[in-house]
Amino acid sequence: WRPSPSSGLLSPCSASSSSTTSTSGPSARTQLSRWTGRSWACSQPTAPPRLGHLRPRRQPAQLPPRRPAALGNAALHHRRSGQRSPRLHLQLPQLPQGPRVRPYHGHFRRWYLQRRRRLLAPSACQGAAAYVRASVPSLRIQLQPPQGRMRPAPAASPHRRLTFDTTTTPVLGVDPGCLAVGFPEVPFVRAIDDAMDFLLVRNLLPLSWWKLVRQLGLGYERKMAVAWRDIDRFIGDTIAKRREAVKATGGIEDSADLLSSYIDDDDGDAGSGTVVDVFLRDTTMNLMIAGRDTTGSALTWFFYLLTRNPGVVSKILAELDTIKTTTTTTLDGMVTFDPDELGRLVYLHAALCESLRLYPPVPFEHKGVVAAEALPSGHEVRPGDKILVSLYAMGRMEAVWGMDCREFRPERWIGEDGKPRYVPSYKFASFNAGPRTCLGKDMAFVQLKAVAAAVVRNFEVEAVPGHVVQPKISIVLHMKNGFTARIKRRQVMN
Ligand code: HEM
Repeated sequence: WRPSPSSGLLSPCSASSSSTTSTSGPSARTQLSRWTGRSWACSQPTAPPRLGHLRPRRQPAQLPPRRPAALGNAALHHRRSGQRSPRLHLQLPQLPQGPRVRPYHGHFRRWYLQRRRRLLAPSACQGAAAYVRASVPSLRIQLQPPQGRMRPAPAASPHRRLTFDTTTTPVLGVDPGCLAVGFPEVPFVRAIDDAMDFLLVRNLLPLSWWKLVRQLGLGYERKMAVAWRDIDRFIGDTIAKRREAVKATGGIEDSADLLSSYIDDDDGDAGSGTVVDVFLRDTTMNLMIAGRDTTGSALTWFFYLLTRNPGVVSKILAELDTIKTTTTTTLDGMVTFDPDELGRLVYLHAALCESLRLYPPVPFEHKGVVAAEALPSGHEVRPGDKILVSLYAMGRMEAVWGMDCREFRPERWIGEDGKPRYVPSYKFASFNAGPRTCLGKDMAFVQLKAVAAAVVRNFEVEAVPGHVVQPKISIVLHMKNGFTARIKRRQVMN
């Protein structure tokens, strides 16, 4: 399927008609209907899409795609009368709004503090960048084949492991060691993976059904309880250790992990009771879930796109060559870059944005309506309605991105003056827009650039012919069959 040039609606096209640079993958509409079940809203302009037996019982709210600002309407509206749907609260009980922290009266204030404080501080990004830089030699051990031969490797796996380590370290101050030689199974990671899978199962079942199964403690709900117990234990122990450390040193340094900084804030006003610990647990879990898979997914799709667009790789290498003076070469020849210098690279930034546009790690936004209201776009919504905005679809619409919307073309992000082109967040919505914008966007870009630059400069990545790459039905846009690639050390003439 591809968006029709005249209407912006999706129409069928043969897979073989795609050009070498255009992207593959199912249509936005097909993917949306698979993901959303009965209740949905879409960003198509006129007639509701044909969803067959999944057709909703009543007309859903629709957002006209020709005006990306419509997303802004929904996002701002969300501040007044919408929120994450109650069902989503139950599915994602670790989020700060969830029932697990509801008894804590001050949590909204703390949520506000969380937004403003350390996550946005440059020290948080620097901590993440330093960790990524230090991890590059581990990537070599995992990716480099013996005797320089190319070997197939499930590229998504190193990305997810790397981003788990690079998220856990700045958030909890603990290196879980996922990238250690041999890719060991880490129980805490296993528990989070299980919990995320079970959350998706809940999403697919009727509300009453999974609540009953939870009450009876059967099947996956029993496993879910075990997963949460393991997660709680690990984070509880970490909180206790950090609390001791903060007490012993009488304060924290600028470069401290986020958990220590929250403890430092809390001890100043709220003490260290159980409720505060619950808040700390839920807040740090929120950050781990929000940061890990999104960045891992972004990297996997980015390298997949690079394998299909060698011209882009050459341009990234040429740009990396311009910062030779601040690069470091390790004893075994691995080149790493200064994160500050990487932050200045326009083409690398553009290539990452382009990849995030085509493959947004969070493929759809889900809002619940709590009060009847007319959206600024004229659409009336009622309590209980759900608004789903497909970010995946928005990134592939001619009406929004032009005729070449399915092409991977980083140049669209660069102005004629060679500087980054301004693109409003209501158009490029991969990090959401409005009051619930991603808090980790800067940190994500620092991590993405550090990994992308290190891998592109040190390795050649080639897709294994015949391996089918498809998005997987999930809360995060993973690859259904993973991404199997051949990897070898890059020989660069100096
Ligand atoms: C490429 C990487 C990332 C992408 C595409 C991304 C995308 C998003 C999106 C779409 C949302 C809105 C979710 C919703 O409200 O339904 C969000 C929220 C959030 N993200 Fe990210 N994210 C990324 C990385 C990170 C990282 C590294 C962190 C921090 C470690 C982070 C922290 C958060 C937090 C705390 C929220 C909740 C904000 C709020 O509700 O106030 N994200 N992100």
